[in-house]
Amino acid sequence: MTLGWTTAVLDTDKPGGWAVARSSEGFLYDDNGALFPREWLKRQDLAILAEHGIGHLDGEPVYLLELQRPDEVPGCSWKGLRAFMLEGDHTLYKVLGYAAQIGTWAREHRFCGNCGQAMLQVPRERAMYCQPCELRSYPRISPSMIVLITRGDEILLARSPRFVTGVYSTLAGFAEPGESAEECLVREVREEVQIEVKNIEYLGSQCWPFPHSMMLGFHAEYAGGEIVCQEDEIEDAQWFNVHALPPLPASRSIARYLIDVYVARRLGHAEPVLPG
Ligand SMILES: NC(=O)c1ccc[n+]([C@@H]2O[C@H](COP(=O)([O-])OP(=O)(O)OC[C@H]3O[C@@H](n4cnc5c(N)ncnc54)[C@H](O)[C@@H]3O)[C@@H](O)[C@H]2O)c1
Ligand SMILES: [Mg+2]
Ligand SMILES: [Zn+2]
Repeated sequence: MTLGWTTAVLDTDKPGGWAVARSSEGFLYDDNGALFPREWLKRQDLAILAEHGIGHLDGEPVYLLELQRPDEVPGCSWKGLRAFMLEGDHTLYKVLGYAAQIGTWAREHRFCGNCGQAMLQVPRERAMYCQPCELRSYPRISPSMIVLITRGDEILLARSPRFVTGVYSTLAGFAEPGESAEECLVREVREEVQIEVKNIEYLGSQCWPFPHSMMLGFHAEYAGGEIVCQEDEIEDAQWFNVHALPPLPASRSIARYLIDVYVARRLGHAEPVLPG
């Protein structure tokens, strides 16, 4: 038996195992968490849009019930994925993050983008298939660059109008077709703050299932320019001394990891570990 969480495409015709239920309100949970005995969950009065076999947790099969609406189940409530990321057990968050991405992708690929016909789930493969035009659609993953820019003891952090009040974070942005990770990083930094960077160093990656980003994390050094914030996207950007940092992003985010690694290196402390 493999301990921990591994993804797999499971046959939904087989009975048993665990199940999670997802709706527009997030995941169903009770005092025992968000995993329910699957046969019990399917006996509840739920409007099931689709079922997906998504993997194994400690060797036990796990399924996703994708619901049409947030139905009421006695003794249970609904909670968004972000709350599971912020508070809960990390392995459970990984299961739910994967479930959310599969559920969103399957829901958004019920019809072929080429001919408009209904698509079918391919058995034993994570793909939706259109018979008339033989198109296969795979889960969508959006590569995004995220970078901490530094200048000696100072780090560049910015605020988007979408952030929690007071919080400053690293710069980030989605890759466009035709560019490398490094080209994307240089373009995003220019667009958002009009700064030039050098000595780009890759530090690690993180799945960010909101809704389907793959974060590629970098450190870069300041090379020139004055901060000019991009209208609408960046509310404020500043150089902060590592000894006087503002409120920072959640501890499980790669943004926080990039900041913590640099601060640790600068102050000679032990380096943190990047949460997957
Ligand atoms: N895990 C972390 O620590 C962390 C920190 C910061 C940002 N992020 C994530 O990084 C991603 C990118 O950051 P951003 O919001 O600053 O991006 P961005 O700077 O590229 O700007 C966002 C804009 O990009 C466009 N867009 C939306 N989805 C897109 C897609 N899939 N492909 C291309 N363009 C798209 C929209 O116009 C949107 O307003 C987001 O998913 C964000 O949540 C994660
Ligand atoms: Mg951005
Ligand atoms: Zn088609």
